[in-house]
Formats: sequence, structure tokens, C-alpha cells
Amino acid sequence: MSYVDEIIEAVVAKNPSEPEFHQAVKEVMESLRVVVDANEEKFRKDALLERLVEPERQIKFRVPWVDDKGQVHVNTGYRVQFNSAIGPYKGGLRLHPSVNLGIIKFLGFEQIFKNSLTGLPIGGGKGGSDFDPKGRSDREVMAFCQSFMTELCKHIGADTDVPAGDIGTGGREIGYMFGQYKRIRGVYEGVLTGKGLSYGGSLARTEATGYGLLYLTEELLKINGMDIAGKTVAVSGSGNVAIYAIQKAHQLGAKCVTASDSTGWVYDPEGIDVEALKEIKEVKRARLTEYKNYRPNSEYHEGKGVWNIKVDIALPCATQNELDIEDAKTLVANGCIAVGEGANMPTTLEATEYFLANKVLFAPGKAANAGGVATSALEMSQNSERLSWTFEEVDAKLKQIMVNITHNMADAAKRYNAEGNYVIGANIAGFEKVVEAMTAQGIC
Ligand SMILES: NC(=O)C1=CN([C@@H]2O[C@H](COP(=O)(O)OP(=O)(O)OC[C@H]3O[C@@H](n4cnc5c(N)ncnc54)[C@H](O)[C@@H]3O)[C@@H](O)[C@H]2O)C=CC1
Ligand SMILES: O=C(O)CCC(=O)C(=O)O
Repeated sequence: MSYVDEIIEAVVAKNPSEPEFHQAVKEVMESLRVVVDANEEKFRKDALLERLVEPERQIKFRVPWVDDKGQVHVNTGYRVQFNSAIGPYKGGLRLHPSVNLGIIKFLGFEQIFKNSLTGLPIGGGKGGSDFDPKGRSDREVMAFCQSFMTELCKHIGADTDVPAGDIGTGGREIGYMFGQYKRIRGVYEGVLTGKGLSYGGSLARTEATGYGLLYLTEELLKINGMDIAGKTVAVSGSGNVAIYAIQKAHQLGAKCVTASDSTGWVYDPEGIDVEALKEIKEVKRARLTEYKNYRPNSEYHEGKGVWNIKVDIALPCATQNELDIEDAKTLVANGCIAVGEGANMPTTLEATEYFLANKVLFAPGKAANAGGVATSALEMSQNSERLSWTFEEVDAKLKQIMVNITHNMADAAKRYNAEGNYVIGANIAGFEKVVEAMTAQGIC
């Protein structure tokens, strides 16, 4: 049996009931086959792949908090510090009822390669809790965040592990967590990114993941002889990534006609009104049913359906495995030319293979959504030098990073005779740097 197959089998056997982690490992390992085969003897001797798929550390803890009626609730908190070969652990905190150890491990594993692709010195980690902020008052969210950070603060720091936002963790939650960290540890340092501008945040971090996704998509079309201007786009989700992806798509001359949340989706043939979306989701924290009040000519549908709309480009920006094989077949039949993953692993393995087989330009999340974590690393740099850069400076660096990632993944794919396969390209380009650093640092 090949080394890659042995590793995939061992991961499944050793980590039962973690299907998302298996899926993430399988996707990466399949892409690395050609590199691993060429270095099999050395990698086996060093147990390189065994070390890569085993987190350096995983922390699981109790998070008790009191609701507005005086009732005590207990949630589970996680932080998986996956790999620190190229820098301090870096990755977001997800607050969603679906969170469990397997989900955090898949996200942490992806983060290793994504962070490497940015070209910046950040290792891979991820965390979160099964707490659901939806429908909770600000005081309840604060109570949860303070309790969560009371334990987490023992394991993180500006030079060791720097968490940030993810699903359910936005500016409000980061603020409460930062306050609690400072209160307990007594240090004012850049321990979290995605902070508010008044206490060390970076301009453009809020926009970065969505903007970065569009910079990469634009470049990908460009190197394949196409222009993003004039293209029709479907976006799923209506959170941080989706909102700023739609905004940048419009700025680049494309038209985005859909958005969704966990209960339904909207189709607006004239183009999604970003200001209305921001008001509904960022200010009112309401459901998308409200969108019709702002745009009477739009349609609202319950359930899932954005991938049934005929578009040139699909940008899944909600959550994992939200785009399956049936969706992929519909998109291809409707003439879709490119897919960029704004979310982490939103496309199933089967759907990904279908896109690749049908020559759809497919940008995997670890490349396409790397603009968020890259800008977090820029926030860390600004915190270290006690300076704030302008929006234009940060945005220009973000754009350059996304353009570089596009070329690096395209070049890596070409080097290994897989031209146009950006899944292989992104995984190999991310892996190469991590392996070099792990090898240089000896067995650890
Ligand atoms: N915020 C960031 O900087 C980055 C986020 N990501 C990824 O992007 C995705 C979205 O994250 P954010 O926009 O930050 O979160 P968010 O909490 O701001 O928005 C999440 C969106 O996805 C929808 N959603 C969540 N769970 C869902 C489900 N089970 N079914 C259908 N819709 C669902 C929500 O309704 C919401 O519209 C996630 O996969 C996240 O890991 C990736 C890189 C960076
Ligand atoms: O900004 C960060 O540190 C993390 C962003 C993140 O969680 C992700 O890239 O999935």
C-alpha cells in the first residue's frame, strides 16, 4: 500500500466519528501523492505525514455561563493547535451548535496549508464552541465569551497562538474576548485579530476575506484569458465573507444575484443590494426574509437553492459541504466557468472532482479565502510595530498576496504536470514550505 493510502486509512481508524477531518485529510493527501511518491523513503523515515496529521496539541474545556433568566448553561470549548512549523498558531474561533472536535480539526488542518500559502509566518490552528449566539442578548454573548476566554487565555498569546473570528464570531465577540484576556493576563497585546479599530484592529480586516476571494477569482480568470467584468455571480451565505465578496464583485463590474442564510435564500436579478444586506445581517441580526422589504422585485425562497440559478461564477461562502454533486451538475449544465470557495471546504469531494473533470476553474478555499488570515497577519505586524496602516495600504498588500497565491498555485500545478488543477497546485504549494520548515527543525 502506498504511504499516502496508509496515512488516510490510519487517520480514519484513529479518529472515528470525524468525517469532516477525514475529508480534509483525504483531499490534501490525494493532491500530495506525486510529491510523496518522489520522496517516499525520507518522508517515511521521518514519519513526516504521521506528524502532519496529528495536532501538536488539542485543548477541550468546559464553558459555563448564565443566561438572562439566571439559568446556567454549559458549552464545550476547543482549541486545536495543529502545526507551528512556520509561525505561531493562527486561525479563527467558530461559534455554532454544529461544532465538535472533528470540525475544529478539519478547519485547523486546512489552516496549516492556507497560512503557508499566504507567504506570511503563521502556523495553523482553529477553535470554537458549540455555543449558538443566534437569538442571545448582548449580555448573554458577553457572559459566554468571558467564560470561554477565562480558560482559553491560559493557552494563547501574541507570540504563541492568535485566534480570530469565524462563523458566529464577529467584532462583538472578539471585543468581549479581548477585554477578558486583558483583564486576566494583564497584558495589552495583539492576542486576537479582527479587533475593533479603536483597540488595535486593522483597517480592511472586515472586508479582507470577501475582497481577497474576488481578487483571486479576477486573477484566475485573467490568467485563463477571461475578464470578471460583466459576469453573473451566485454567492451563498450572508455573513462576513459573503457580504464583502458581493461588494467587491460589484466593484469589479460583475453582478451578484443571490445570497442565503441557514433558512432560505434570495434571488435579486438586478444585483444584491449590499447596503440592505449589511443592515439586515450586521445591524439587525435578522433573517433574509427581510430583504424583500428593501427590494420588492427580489424573490425569497425557503431552503437551499442558490446553485440552481444560471450564473458564470459560483462563490460558496457559507459553510462546509454546502455544494454537492447535484449542485455541481446543475452549475455545469448552466454554463458555470469558475468556482471560488469563500467558505472552508464548502464543496464535497465528489462535486470538486466533477468540476475538475468538466474544466471549471476551481479555486479551493485554502487559496481562495486566504485573504482573511493574511490580513490578520498584517494586523499582527501593525500591532507589533504599534502603528496603523491606511485602508489603501492594507488593501494593496492583500491584493498582491492574492495575486501571488494565484500564480503560486498555478505554477505548482504546472510543475507536477497537473496544469489547471488548482486543488493540487494549492496543496503542493502550501505543503512545500511547511515540510521544509518541519525538516529543518528536526523531529518535533
Ligand atoms: N471570517 C473570515 O475571515 C473567514 C471565514 N472563512 C469561512 O467562511 C465561511 C463563512 O464564515 P463567516 O462569513 O465568517 O461567518 P458568518 O457567521 O459571518 O456567516 C456565516 C454565514 O453562513 C450561513 N450558515 C452558517 N451555517 C450554515 C448552515 N449550516 N447552512 C446554511 N448556511 C449556513 C449563515 O447563515 C451566514 O450567512 C465559513 O466556512 C468560514 O470558516 C474562511 C476564511 C476566513
Ligand atoms: O483571521 C484569522 O486568523 C483566521 C481566519 C480563519 O479562521 C480562516 O482562514 O478560516
